Amino acid sequence: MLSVKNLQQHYPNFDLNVSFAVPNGQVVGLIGRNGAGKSTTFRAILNLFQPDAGELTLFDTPVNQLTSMQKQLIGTTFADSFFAENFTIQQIAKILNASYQGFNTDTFLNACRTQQLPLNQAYKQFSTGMKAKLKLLVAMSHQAQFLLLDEPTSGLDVVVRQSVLAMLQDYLDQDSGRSVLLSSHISTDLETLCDRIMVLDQGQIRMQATIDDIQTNYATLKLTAEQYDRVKADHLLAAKPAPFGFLALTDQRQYYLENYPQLAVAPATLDDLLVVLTQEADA
Ligand SMILES: Nc1ncnc2c1ncn2[C@@H]1O[C@H](COP(=O)(O)OP(=O)(O)OP(=O)(O)O)[C@@H](O)[C@H]1O
Repeated sequence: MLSVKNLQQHYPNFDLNVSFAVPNGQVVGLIGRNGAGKSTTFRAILNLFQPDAGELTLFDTPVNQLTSMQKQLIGTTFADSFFAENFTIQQIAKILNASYQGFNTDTFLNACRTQQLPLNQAYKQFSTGMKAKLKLLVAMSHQAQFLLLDEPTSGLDVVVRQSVLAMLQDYLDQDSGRSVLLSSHISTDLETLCDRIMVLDQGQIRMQATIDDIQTNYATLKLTAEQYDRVKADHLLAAKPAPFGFLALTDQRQYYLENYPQLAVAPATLDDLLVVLTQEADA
């Protein structure tokens, strides 16, 4: 579906250099701290600027050569400014109907009603949760095969978040060929939704793995300085100083359980991955 090879963008204090793919039918989650390069990556995929280097293809076509038919198959929640602030859902539906062949007004308005979104109220009067729901409903309103979702659950309370995630899961369940690339700071969202996770840090992908692999094989190790010296040459991916010595990450949990039964080895969460794999420099 999407292939990103050697995407590079250089800013005065920032260098992006990433390669990854989103296969057909897969949901890939991008996690990273503020300033990691998520938006720059997304903007390049949407061909919103010309990167310094890189081969980016979507639907087997370079992203700067997508036909208008292919562009119709992309749904996105990207972009801070959405529709004009005074627009109502009824007005937005008219625009979508004129813009997208795959759009169905009745289905869209019904989905908005189901989510209890007011059809005749100006968008600017919507709460954060209402805006997030509407953005996602719009992204899913025209039978897109590829969804690019930038922080779709950012700023939402837990109930709205679950409702937004359920909407997305329904959409994916309707067609097994649909693919998603999404970014999030909220690791539980990614655990429930994603097939694969990438950790982006300071413009580099520090790791990528399937959720299954992470849940089965990844682990954190709480090590004293002396223990760290003893095991650091083995299968550690990274380690960070911690009050007790070092917090280390491995993708060989079983190895440590079998060979070092005295060590504190625990399954790694996505938050652990972020903590251990990202650099200290604050954004
Ligand atoms: N047009 C630009 N000119 C100079 N620097 C830029 C430009 N756009 C982005 N940057 C820098 O590139 C880095 C990555 O920014 P980007 O917006 O991609 O990060 P992000 O991961 O999306 O962050 P956030 O989660 O905070 O939105 C930042 O250091 C940012 O200051």
